[in-house]
Amino acid sequence: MDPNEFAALIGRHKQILLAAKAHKGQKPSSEASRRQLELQFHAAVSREPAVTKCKPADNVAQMEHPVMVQPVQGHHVRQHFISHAYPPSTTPVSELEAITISDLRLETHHRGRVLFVRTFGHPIRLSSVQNVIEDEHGDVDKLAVYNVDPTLDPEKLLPKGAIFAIKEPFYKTTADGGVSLRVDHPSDIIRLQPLDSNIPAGLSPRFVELDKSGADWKKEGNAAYASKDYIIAVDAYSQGLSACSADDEVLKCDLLRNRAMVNLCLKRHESALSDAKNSVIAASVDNDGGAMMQLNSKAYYRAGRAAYELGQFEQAEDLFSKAQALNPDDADAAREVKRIAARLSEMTSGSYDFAKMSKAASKKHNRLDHASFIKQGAVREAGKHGRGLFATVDIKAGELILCDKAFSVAFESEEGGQTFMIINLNTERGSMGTQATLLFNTVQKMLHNPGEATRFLHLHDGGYTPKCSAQVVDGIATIDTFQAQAIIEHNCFGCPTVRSTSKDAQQQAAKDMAGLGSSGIWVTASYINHACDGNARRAFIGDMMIVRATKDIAAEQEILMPYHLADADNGITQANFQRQWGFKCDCAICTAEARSPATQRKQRAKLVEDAKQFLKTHGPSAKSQPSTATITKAEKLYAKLQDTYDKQLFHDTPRIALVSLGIWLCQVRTHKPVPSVIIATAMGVLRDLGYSVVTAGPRVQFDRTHCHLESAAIDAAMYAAQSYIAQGEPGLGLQFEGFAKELYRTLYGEVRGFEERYGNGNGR
Ligand SMILES: C[S@@+](CC[C@H](N)C(=O)[O-])C[C@H]1O[C@@H](n2cnc3c(N)ncnc32)[C@H](O)[C@@H]1O
Repeated sequence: MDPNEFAALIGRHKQILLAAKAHKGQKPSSEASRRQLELQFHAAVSREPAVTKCKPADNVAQMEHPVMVQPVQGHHVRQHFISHAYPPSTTPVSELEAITISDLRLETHHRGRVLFVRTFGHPIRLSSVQNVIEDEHGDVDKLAVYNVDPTLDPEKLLPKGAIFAIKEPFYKTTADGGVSLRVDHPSDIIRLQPLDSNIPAGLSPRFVELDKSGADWKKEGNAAYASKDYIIAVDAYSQGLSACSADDEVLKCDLLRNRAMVNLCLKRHESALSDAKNSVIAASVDNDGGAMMQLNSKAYYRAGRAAYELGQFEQAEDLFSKAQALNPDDADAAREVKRIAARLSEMTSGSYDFAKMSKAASKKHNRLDHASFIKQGAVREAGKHGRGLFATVDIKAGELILCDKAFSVAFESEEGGQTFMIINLNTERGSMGTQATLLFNTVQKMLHNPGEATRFLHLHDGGYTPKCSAQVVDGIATIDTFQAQAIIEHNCFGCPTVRSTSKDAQQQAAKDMAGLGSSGIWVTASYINHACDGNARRAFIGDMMIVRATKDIAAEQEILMPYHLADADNGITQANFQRQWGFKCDCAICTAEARSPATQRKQRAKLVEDAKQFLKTHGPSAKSQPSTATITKAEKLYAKLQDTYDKQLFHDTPRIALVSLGIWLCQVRTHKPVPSVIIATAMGVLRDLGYSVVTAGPRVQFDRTHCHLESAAIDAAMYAAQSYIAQGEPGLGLQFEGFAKELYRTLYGEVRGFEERYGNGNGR
């Protein structure tokens, strides 16, 4: 988005907030009756049915100002507006003092208070899930819950007739002049069971079956599970557990085992693990040997599944082995034991079949079943970089440093993965793409997996305060969604929907820059700091990030990778880093750029612009072959740009601005090929990328110490390879080809696609 447009948008939202603030502490000027509110709500529903696909309509803004829809580059983009941060409630419902709707004051966080309400409409999903609510006195209002699972049916979240406790409620004026309760932290809203003693008399359901037994609840839970009403099933099993007496040991184990299954379905893996482990029937309780062994095998199996999903493969192996020992005929457990062996091997030795992984990944299947490998790195203090990832052993160029499974990911091809424009008033930053969905997915994962949340919450958040520790209160982890957003802003990676390839690299880079692609969080890789000339590069297959060394890395050296590729104009590069991550890069390239005399830098910036214009007209999309005059023009431009680089300062440092023109010259020179000329041009490109290539007799030596790896290096090596072969020096040609292949594997994770792009050698 144009920076001016963005600034105007921020300005408009600030105005809206300022206007709303004027009402702070006041009561709403008019109170809608239940009937009026219902009519208003249904009118909004009919204007904006609960669709997940965006539509270009301004009327969406009626209910909630944070959402507007506008087309950007052919995509329909929803705006997700993040207002001023406030922390989630960390007090249990039972310790908060009740408040009613008529006591609420506008623009106020009612700290220390709790509002009990019942929903009376059918919920809708805009960028929040909304419903109409009433309190114990029959007063009514609107409720909007943000940052919830985008794929969750609103009927499951805010169903009609359910009772909720809204902790420390925030009452807001909306952009259309209305009012609404706004819940930004999903842990601030707790659904209460009909028998909950906190429910005020006026809201208590009229008919509550008081004498339901644990067995009745189990039956109810099983029925809900069968109809995939997982949240209801979890609640029923929990009620059943409360209804059990001390000697209902076997029934308690049944309820826990069943709840473990439902928690697995809900991806509440930590709860599933503890439920399943607690559901193992002790030998002292029941000695009906055969049946008990079957049930316990099931319990261990479910615990194993949960441990597997949490990436705790050693524990999962132990649990599956126990399941198998109790029930040797259990084919599922036997299969899992085998599958675990593959995960353990990946985890400990980094042995992945990347070609197989890449063949398996597709738009529909991009969450892959693999373990993370992180053996060769450790997180340590890294001076002014903050914390960083360091090599603990020597790593050779091209070697795998890590292969990391995504903590959370939002693929643009998935349901709910639509494009959002996030406007964050706290940081005055904006982003476009799947980041809002990534936030919802990440928050969802953490609410019920507090141990996992801790891993995420340790990531760099740009100094956000106060920090939240995901403590479990009222059965849910308290997650500060503003902090989660701050962490995502500093750690999220754009990624392709299926895998990195040379073919989609440019398209992906453009999407990354426009922020329109898929995105994710990879926790270990998040500790890697940036350097334009770093010693590592990342690639993706599905939701696995593969990081390989681009240079030899000595033990104890910091692992660094470019967050974005350096722009030919260093001023643009630095401005991007400052804006997005708040630092100034001081790698060798940026240091040499900064030390260049101002006149040289100015001249280079101007020539870079000329080169960009030239390539726009004559680049790969040009319709005709360039004329001799055009080639001469490019040669002159290249020479002028070369002159802007001080020979001493850039002695062995990459000269980024020359690379695109150099590759263009290689390409056009293949039209009337003179191998020696192409070789010299390709060598020039490799030199401009910081590679030192020495050919001595039949051997070539490639020194990568100062290199900056980008796809142009592979192209240049292949131009050289083909030209050496053409001039009758196949030995040299093969060495350049081998080098190109290695660079390809480092840049794109594996070699699949190399031959597709460069041929298989037979045609050369
Ligand atoms: C993804 S985090 C990297 C890990 C981070 N250093 C930490 O302590 O967790 C990105 C943040 O690291 C810091 N950073 C990364 N590269 C840097 C560099 N070259 N110079 C200074 N700070 C850097 C910036 O604060 C940036 O916002």
